[in-house]
Amino acid sequence: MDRLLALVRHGQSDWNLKNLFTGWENVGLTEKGIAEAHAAGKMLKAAGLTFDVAFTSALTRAQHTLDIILDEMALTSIPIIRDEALNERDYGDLTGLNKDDARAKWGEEQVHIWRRSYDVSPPGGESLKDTVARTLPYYVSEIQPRVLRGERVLVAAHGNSLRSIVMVLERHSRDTIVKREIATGEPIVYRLAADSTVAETLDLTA
Ligand SMILES: O=C(O)[C@@H](CO)OP(=O)(O)O
Repeated sequence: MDRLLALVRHGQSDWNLKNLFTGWENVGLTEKGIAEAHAAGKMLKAAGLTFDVAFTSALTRAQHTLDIILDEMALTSIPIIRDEALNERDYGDLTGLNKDDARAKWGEEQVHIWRRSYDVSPPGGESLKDTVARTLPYYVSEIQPRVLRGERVLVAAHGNSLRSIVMVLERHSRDTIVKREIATGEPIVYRLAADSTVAETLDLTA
């Protein structure tokens, strides 16, 4: 049985390009982000992969990325399940602020802590731990069971919501997960074992 799970972060967004804290702000993809989504679809298809169901967040940048990938793979007829549990971490009061301006105002170290610590929340927002608390239960209850019974699943989501899933699959600690960056538009593909652990991480460049 093929227990296939692919994760992909949305392509570059308008606010990624402007270096703004984005979180739950529903911004669109840039031309580069659209091109990244097309490239991801081509790469997944060229690797001979296919999917039976797809999941994404309630935010346009992830939904649009998924639509482009599925179009490239001629999979526009598979079910798509959208849920805010897969949304990006909420950056609260920092949403819309320029990250360099934030560094100038509060210092490099404080901004790094807000962006990449495990359990320190940005003001009015979610820590990575808070994001894990909503994303991981959703993965375990809605996504993992499908993979374990042989449905090939594609998830298009966000850097910090995907970290919540990658943290478990790649067996990260709270210290190592904050160093795990997830690039825009680059698929991560796992074959799971029957016990839901990772049996293999596929190299799509092979
Ligand atoms: O601003 C955001 O929402 C996120 C993802 O773009 O940024 P960061 O990688 O800094 O958490």
